[in-house]
Amino acid sequence: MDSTTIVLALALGNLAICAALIFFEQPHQEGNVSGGRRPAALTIWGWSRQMQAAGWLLLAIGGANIVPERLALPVAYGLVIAGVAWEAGALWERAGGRRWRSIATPALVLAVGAFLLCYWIDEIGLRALASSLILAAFYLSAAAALARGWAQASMLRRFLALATALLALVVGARGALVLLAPAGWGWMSNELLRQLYSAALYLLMLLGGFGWLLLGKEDVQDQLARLEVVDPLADCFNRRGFFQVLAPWMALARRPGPSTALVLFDLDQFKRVNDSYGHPAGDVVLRTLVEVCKRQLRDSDQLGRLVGVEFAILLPRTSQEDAAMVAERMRAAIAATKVKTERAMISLTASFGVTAIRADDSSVTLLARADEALRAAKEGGRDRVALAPPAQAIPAEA
Ligand SMILES: Nc1nc2c(ncn2[C@@H]2O[C@H](COP(=O)(O)OP(=O)(O)OP(=O)(O)O)[C@@H](O)[C@H]2O)c(=O)[nH]1
Repeated sequence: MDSTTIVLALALGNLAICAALIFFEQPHQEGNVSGGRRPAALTIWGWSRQMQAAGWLLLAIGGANIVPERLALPVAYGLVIAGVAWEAGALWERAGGRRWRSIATPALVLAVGAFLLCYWIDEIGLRALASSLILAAFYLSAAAALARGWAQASMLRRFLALATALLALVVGARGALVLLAPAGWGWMSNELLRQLYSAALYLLMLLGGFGWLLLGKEDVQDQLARLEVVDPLADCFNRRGFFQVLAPWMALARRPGPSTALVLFDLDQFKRVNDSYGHPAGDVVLRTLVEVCKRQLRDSDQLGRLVGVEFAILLPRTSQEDAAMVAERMRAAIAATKVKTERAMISLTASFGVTAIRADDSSVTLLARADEALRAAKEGGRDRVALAPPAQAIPAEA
């Protein structure tokens, strides 16, 4: 393949991948389950690919002498470098690294400046050195973004990070060899090097495009898995998630050691809030009061929404008496909170039932006992904490 065909393939390939990806991700943006992170990254990524496509297209046009090459080449390389820099930026955005914006712009200005200087000094050797080293540096930065959080990363992300880093090294090696061995190195002729460089860039283009597609799919799957165990309104475990968390603590309760407590609580007369101010206002109140409760808990405590406005809290290594103190703190915090909604300031109370897991408990008996305590708190006048009765001592056999 001659060089014009290669750069044309790079240009059209970038455009095709960009278009495919925008269409693939569009429905996900509309029903966005990813908390708004992906669309911003996708926009940056889309622009980066279009910049690269424009750069490669301009290089092909310059190569075919449609536009004077001396004019086309610096602009084209500027676009390709900017495109690759923003592609790395899009990956940092996706990985949650917010600081990349303050680094990318000066790095890009420096890189384009350095390239133009090298091009001005030497149109062939130094230009090839500068372009390959700069592109390799930005691709390595993309690989670093993919490798962020390596220990928790999926196999797919690890593979993409390693492959991107490897190909970036091949791109960079071309620059190093142009400098160190301008006439080639043994059987490694300059032409072979150039072809390897083009192949690496081509693979990077494909890897980036399909990698983005697969990462998008992985993101959606992660979000769906999360939604199976998380309540999106209260931002805590849902019933299924809470029971999953509870299971190992039930098993642990059969062994000697510190006890684990369970607190059930229910917002009092919540129906009135919905009836008087509407469901959306009810949602605001619910979310705010759950936040108030979370502030009273330790990181190791687990909160779950069981049904409606009834919640459960698992307090590891906590006695029933200590859990009652925590519940009392939450009760007081809820009662002292006034929630501002569009139509009114709303205050509410909550009732609490407290118990500790016993060695012979199943999740059914545990929840039934805590629920009984909660009902006692409601029947006692609401806005209070009630403890489950102590376990009956088993009479010793005669
Ligand atoms: N806004 C809103 N309301 C909800 C949500 N989930 C449940 N509810 C409402 O919360 C109310 C719960 O009512 P109940 O627990 O039966 O009774 P209550 O009015 O809270 O009274 P007591 O529990 O006896 O103090 C119902 O009207 C539900 O429709 C929600 O996610 N958002």
